[in-house]
Amino acid sequence: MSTPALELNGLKKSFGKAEIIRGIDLSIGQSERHAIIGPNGAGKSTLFNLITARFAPTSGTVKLHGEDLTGLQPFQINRKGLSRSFQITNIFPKMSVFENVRCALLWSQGYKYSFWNLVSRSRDLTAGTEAILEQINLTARRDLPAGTLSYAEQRALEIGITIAGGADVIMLDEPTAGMSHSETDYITDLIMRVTENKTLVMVEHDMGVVFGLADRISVLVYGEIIATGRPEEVRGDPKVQEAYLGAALEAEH
Ligand SMILES: Nc1ncnc2c1ncn2[C@@H]1O[C@H](COP(=O)(O)OP(=O)(O)OP(=O)(O)O)[C@@H](O)[C@H]1O
Repeated sequence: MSTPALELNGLKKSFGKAEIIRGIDLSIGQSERHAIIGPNGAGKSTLFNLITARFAPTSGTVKLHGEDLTGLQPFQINRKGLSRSFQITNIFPKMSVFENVRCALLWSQGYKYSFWNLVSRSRDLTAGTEAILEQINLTARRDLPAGTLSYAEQRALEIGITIAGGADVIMLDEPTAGMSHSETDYITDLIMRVTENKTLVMVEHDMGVVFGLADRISVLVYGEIIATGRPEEVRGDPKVQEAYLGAALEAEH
């Protein structure tokens, strides 16, 4: 079996006396699209922040392609090929759409500018930026200030910024939060496209998006994963129905 893209072992996190993540073991394969779902307050964002090293675990380990990430800073993990989005839009509103993506590319490559490679590098950067704009359907909007884009377009740009460095593990936190049905469909298609042959880990409340995108789903309830499996397995699991999905699917209709 090939090395998993991500592997969590015995992961725990307490805030003071409250144990929020209570021992998580999870293995996510290369090129798998994996959704983490669960009720409010289950610990999804906390788990997300543990994987991306924004929080240090109380105990347990996170491995990326078999490498233990313990002690690394978020930017170091990013350089190893794991890139995350933020729930709150993370763009520079006054800069153009093009400049936002270009900046993300520059940052991901390390800003080691020297006079001698300035010109050739700048050509590569422009081509790279244009390729990303094409992928996220924002070519026609490239010269607008990012802050003037619609909400869904800003989230698309945010996804472009997340994938800009060529990371092969992409983590998205509620990518369709606050969107209309048509915006949700638009972003779901976009995510499908930009995560082709990549590993996706996504926290998402919209069950349509989850069941449309995910190869496997983990259900987090009160800091523990109560089920992991293919969408149809998870949907049919009585434990999941009882703890979460019954209510969540009803809310969709
Ligand atoms: N920095 C923190 N300090 C103390 N408690 C925290 C902290 N971050 C989260 N918590 C607590 O951890 C629990 C889980 O929160 P978390 O945001 O991870 O849940 P969630 O599943 O993402 O919820 P939602 O679906 O509402 O976003 C909550 O009870 C929250 O109050």
